[in-house]
Amino acid sequence: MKKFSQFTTKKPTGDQKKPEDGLKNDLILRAARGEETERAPVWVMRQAGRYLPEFRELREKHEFFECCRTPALACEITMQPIRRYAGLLDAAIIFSDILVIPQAMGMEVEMLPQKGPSFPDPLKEPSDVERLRKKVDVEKELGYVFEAIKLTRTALQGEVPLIGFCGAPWTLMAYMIEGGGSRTFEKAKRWLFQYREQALELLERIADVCIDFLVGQVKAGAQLLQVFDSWAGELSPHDFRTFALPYLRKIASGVRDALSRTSTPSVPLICFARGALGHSLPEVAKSGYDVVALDWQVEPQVARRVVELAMSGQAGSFKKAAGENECSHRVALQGNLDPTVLYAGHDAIEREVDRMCRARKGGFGGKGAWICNLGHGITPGVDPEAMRFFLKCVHKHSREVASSKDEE
Ligand SMILES: Cc1c2[nH]c(c1CCC(=O)O)Cc1[nH]c(c(CCC(=O)O)c1C)Cc1[nH]c(c(CCC(=O)O)c1C)Cc1[nH]c(c(C)c1CCC(=O)O)C2
Repeated sequence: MKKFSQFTTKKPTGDQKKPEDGLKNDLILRAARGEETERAPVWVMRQAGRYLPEFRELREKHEFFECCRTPALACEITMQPIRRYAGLLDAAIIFSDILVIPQAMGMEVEMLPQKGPSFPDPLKEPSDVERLRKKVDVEKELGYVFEAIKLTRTALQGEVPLIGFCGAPWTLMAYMIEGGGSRTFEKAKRWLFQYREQALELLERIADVCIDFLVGQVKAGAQLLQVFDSWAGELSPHDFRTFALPYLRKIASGVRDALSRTSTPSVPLICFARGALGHSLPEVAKSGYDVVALDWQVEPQVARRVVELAMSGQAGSFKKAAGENECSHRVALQGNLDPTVLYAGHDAIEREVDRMCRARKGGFGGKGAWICNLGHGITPGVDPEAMRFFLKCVHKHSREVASSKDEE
């Protein structure tokens, strides 16, 4: 089996450099490729968000999607946690939102204070899909994200890699039909059961936009990519494998193919299928991503074994089925502390981080291939100093575990 094929098959051309070039800290790239690291790299979903006073201050002056669409603002917000936690975060994630794809497809979305995203005119019946743009030109509709990525790469000066992202087709379709968040997802799920063919067609169309958008982000300078399937856990195992997983797979192979066709070096891909890993971790591990992100409802050591078992002896057939340019190294894990631990004070944070680090306590252990994160986004009420303490604990305890020989 060829090692790390997606990083070595194509030579960089033009001004496109290898992702490692000029980077002062490539810990997350090494962990994402399944390598052992001297400590776990760490970043946090929503690390630029409402828990930061500097973010709230900026939001008083600028509407949410104005922040997304103004590259200088998106860059500034992305940099806020990097500056505040200098030396403690191992990656930046571009400030944006998963709902920029429905907007690019022609839908209106607003961010309501206290309520979250809202679509004034959601899709009600399959005929409403006619309203969506047939062919989405991502340069035209989402070029502002690419600009923000370019600006941010300059601002970062190679301190840490920059993560790009998008929402997964099922999660985006759910928002487009529900018109916002939902407790039961009855409108979106009705489509799956009543209009199966049209639902599959819509998912396909969204996946095509995701691929173009992610490829554009890499070309603009994103050094890793994460796909957020935040509502994966709302589906039964069968429906997850019918309506979510095939599109997660399509995105991974579509992005790798498109990058290799244009001789652009590939980047590690992270899949976050929240709530679906209890039933489908082996399938997600085999779906073509370099990293599987765990929510806090999966025990890291169990996940390690399940993923290793799923990949053992399967690599050949998996590679053959999925094409040449696949993830062919040890699949890495990301996660997965319960975000509410950050409310519980220093003793609890340190104890829970230590537990997450230690294999014998069910945690990730010291053998690398682990990117530390929370199991979901950091919540608005967290004290920024609790976040700092969390990051310090991850550095300390994961380093301790990585250097101790008798841990596992
Ligand atoms: C489901 C989802 C959305 N957006 C996103 C997801 C997937 C991740 C997840 O499951 O949480 C992804 C997202 N949203 C945001 C980012 C930026 C990068 C980061 O720091 O992680 C990312 C990666 C900024 C944001 N997106 C949003 C905010 C806060 C909104 C505000 O400033 O008013 C931020 C910083 C708004 C948003 N956007 C969305 C919701 C449900 C909300 C409201 C809830 C909330 O506020 O947390 C849709």
